[in-house]
Amino acid sequence: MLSYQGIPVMKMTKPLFIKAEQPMATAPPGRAASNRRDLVFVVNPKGANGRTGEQWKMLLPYLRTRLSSECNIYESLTSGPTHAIGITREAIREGADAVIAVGGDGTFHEVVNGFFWGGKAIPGHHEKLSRTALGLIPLGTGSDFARTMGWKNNPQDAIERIAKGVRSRIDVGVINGAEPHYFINVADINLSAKAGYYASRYKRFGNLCYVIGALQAFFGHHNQDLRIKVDEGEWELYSQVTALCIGNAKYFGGGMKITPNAHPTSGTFEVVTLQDFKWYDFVFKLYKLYDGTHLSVKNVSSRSVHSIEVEQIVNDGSIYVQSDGEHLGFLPRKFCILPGAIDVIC
Ligand SMILES: Nc1ncnc2c1ncn2[C@@H]1O[C@H](COP(=O)(O)OP(=O)(O)OP(=O)(O)O)[C@@H](O)[C@H]1O
Repeated sequence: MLSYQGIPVMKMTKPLFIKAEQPMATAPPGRAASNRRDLVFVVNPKGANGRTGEQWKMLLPYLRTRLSSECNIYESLTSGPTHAIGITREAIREGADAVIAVGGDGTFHEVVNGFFWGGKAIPGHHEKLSRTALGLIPLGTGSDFARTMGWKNNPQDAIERIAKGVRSRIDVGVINGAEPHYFINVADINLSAKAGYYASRYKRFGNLCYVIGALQAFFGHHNQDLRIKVDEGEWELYSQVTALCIGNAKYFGGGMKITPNAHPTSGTFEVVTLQDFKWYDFVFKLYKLYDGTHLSVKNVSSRSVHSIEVEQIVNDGSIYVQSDGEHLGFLPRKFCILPGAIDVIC
């Protein structure tokens, strides 16, 4: 049995991929005889309150028309949380040319985690010359990664990118723990992570869930003194931290440009820290967080790092950590960049 964040993950049994077309695709990925590309689409039918599943059904005929002359198309619908990780791992081992997440940032995050196993990138199929690429058809609520990449929230554009198949190497963040955990957008600590934890309970309200989550997190919130170690240097004290955000990409929370200088091809994280913020600071400065102009605000700092360790001064295990909007537990944690870890279809 595999596990993910301590949660058991079902080992896939075949058939894993269902052919979404087509007269020419007769073998599963890894055993296709021609130089046609094997594309595995990992679809969260429940994403965006079920809209992802509906939109996928409508998109499939267009996708077949556009891609099936050059590609074998396989689809795999997720049955629940973490399923996308197992599907991705199996697809890479079977030699898929690309695994394409169809859904929101949560599904994308799981597919990214599926590129790794036991702290290492999963080796692809020995017959394949190039490694499996990561793709995205953004059909979820948030689409934060797509924003960083400058992609429109338009599935036809995504299919064009997949058809062209241009690849770029991107960085991935890794968080230590009993089992390493990977992120592609932003990992964050304290108030924002707590807000994300609550927001996940209100997904049925769409983007409004972030507002409800933030309000709930504010009740009983305390800024915290934290200790941080950057790039294996000396420990430093950061007093009264409201939120500490580690960006591989620019956006979190459905469009908040929290780490505006981050880019997943930079080889570094941007760490943005908000200190000693009161509730009214958010009322007056929230728009700056959305448009990415908050770095000039008092008590906001930014630095570029390769790794960062974060601890509480008095460790009572109460400081929330999340990555790509998924609750990940509590401090302490260490975050490191893995430069160029994945090829993305861009
Ligand atoms: N079949 C399923 N049923 C219920 N939940 C699922 C299923 N498949 C995947 N999930 C979970 O749904 C979560 C959210 O999915 P996804 O990101 O695609 O949609 P979303 O509603 O747009 O959310 P986001 O805010 O992350 O964009 C994922 O993190 C995943 O764990």
